[in-house]
Amino acid sequence: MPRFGLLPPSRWPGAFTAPLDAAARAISVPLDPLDPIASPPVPVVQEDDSLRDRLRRRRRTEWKRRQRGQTFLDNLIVSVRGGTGGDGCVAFHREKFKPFGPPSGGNGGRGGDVYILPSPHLTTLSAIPKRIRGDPGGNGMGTWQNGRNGNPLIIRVPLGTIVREIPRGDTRRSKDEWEAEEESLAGLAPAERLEKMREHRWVHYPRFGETNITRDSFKAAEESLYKQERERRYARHQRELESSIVLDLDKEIDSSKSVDAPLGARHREPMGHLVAAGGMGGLGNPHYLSQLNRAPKFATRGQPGERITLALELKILADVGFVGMPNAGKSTLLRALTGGRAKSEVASYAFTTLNPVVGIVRVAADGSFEGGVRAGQVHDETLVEEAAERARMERGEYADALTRNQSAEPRASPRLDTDRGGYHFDLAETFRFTIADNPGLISDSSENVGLGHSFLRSMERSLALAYIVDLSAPAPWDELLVLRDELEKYQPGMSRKARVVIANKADLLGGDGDEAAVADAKAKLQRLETFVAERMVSGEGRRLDVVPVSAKYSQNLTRVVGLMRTYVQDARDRLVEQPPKELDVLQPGPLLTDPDP
Ligand SMILES: Nc1nc2c(ncn2[C@@H]2O[C@H](COP(=O)(O)OP(=O)(O)OP(=O)(O)O)[C@@H](O)[C@H]2O)c(=O)[nH]1
Ligand SMILES: [Mg+2]
Repeated sequence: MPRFGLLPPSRWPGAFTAPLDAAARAISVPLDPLDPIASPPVPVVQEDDSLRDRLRRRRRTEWKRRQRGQTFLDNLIVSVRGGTGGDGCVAFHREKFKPFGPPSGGNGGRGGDVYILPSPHLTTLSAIPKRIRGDPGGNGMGTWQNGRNGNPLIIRVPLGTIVREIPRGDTRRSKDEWEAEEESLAGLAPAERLEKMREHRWVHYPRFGETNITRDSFKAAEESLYKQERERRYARHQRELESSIVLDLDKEIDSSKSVDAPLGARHREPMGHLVAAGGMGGLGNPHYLSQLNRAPKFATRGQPGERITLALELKILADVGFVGMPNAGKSTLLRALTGGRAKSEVASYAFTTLNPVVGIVRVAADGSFEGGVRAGQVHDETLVEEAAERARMERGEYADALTRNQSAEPRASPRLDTDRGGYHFDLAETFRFTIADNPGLISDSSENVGLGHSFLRSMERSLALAYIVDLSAPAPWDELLVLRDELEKYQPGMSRKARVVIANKADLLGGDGDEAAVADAKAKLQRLETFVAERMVSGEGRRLDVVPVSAKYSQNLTRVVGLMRTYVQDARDRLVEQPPKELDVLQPGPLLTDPDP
């Protein structure tokens, strides 16, 4: 048997054809997903399905880690070009008995403009390509036929996206039209340079290229073209200096109002904000007809569209962010607090959650919340829940169930029914906030161990953070120090946002309820509380709250919701009193899309 042990798993023979079977059979040492840089195990033949699963998961985690946060896609740099204008046409009218018809070349069509439109139906920037090119205009044709205009292109981005134009001098900015031309001409002799520049700008009648350029009328036309170009370039610089594009797209554009449309055109959907205009079409040869030149044999080419580079940043709008080690139960807690509405995968291995997931907590006036209205709900691992659901379906439990419409009472019903979640909770809801479940944070995440710490970027703007620790672990207090240090390494001062320590899996303590075990559990919780009081201080010298809960069995969650509600309310009130300066909100942070920060 060949020895694969020295190669990384991805390079084992057949890694892409039958990777899992072969590799899983070859492994006997269980892989530790917590240790992503562990060396590949020594192959020994063994059959085990769960190993195959572990291997698959490990690959997924590894892949995610290698992206260095780039696939969270809350940051993206796109280079945008408006469509190029169509070329003008050189043609002469032909008709029987008219040997020298007038010039009849049509103008080129305008290049398509590029717009940006916030859409509530999107949640990530992942569908947005990095290079966006507007639709080019059509070329003009004989018999005065103008080219068609390019269609407008709409870039749809999720609500909550901030769009910033990257200024000149920044290395991430791509070149504008003139800089690009300058680059393509670099190193050429002056005569060659002039020739190329003319090639980019003029269309000549066949075989008249050389005679045209010696004519005065062409020289005058060329001079005026360059003058217009200089003016356009100056206007662009001015625009960039005076009103660089900064859009905070957190509101949907009202589509009920009619928008400016050409006279006679039908009402159109709003297209959003114009970011890059298409280039003007070239002029056909009739444009150059004059007393001195009755048969102009040249036309202009279409102008290139505007080229700009935009930095898109998606603010994940979560009020409370969860920070915890892998397997602490963050995802389970998110599901419990949202009544299972937020689907975040739960499993007993590390790094189950690869992307931040946001859920909504809805609270009633009496403090009850949507997730807590059904007593005795258990939030188990995703696979277990799916299997149970399948079994219920196979038993036919849903066969005679009423549909939602059949069972729902009319919306106008004044009955306050807080004992059911979902639709019934609408009437009871008085307050809501959002929470975000994050991937696990481990020691040295800042060194790109585990999944790195770049996902914390989306937590920068959250109003409060909650530490989630596993109370059944031997020393939950050690986790807290690691978490706090990693937060500080990401951004000094970030740990001051933390307001609460949620000690999860409390159900595992206390054994069978015998007195000694219960006393032990109490002592452990007491020790955690003392530790937090002594070592962990939040912003403004506040003490962190400590709440023992069981996310799986939905215990003590009302208290968690109550506390979170006060943090969110506090922070929102403070925001109203002293709104953040515009610049603070829009200040560009370190961009994660940098390949090697
Ligand atoms: N007994 C008990 N088990 C829990 C509780 N909460 C979570 N678990 C279990 O702990 C394991 C991990 O839960 P997850 O919610 O996936 O943990 P996580 O913090 O999201 O983990 P990552 O996504 O990997 O960072 C699962 O097997 C859960 O069933 C709890 O309150 N009690
Ligand atoms: Mg998780």
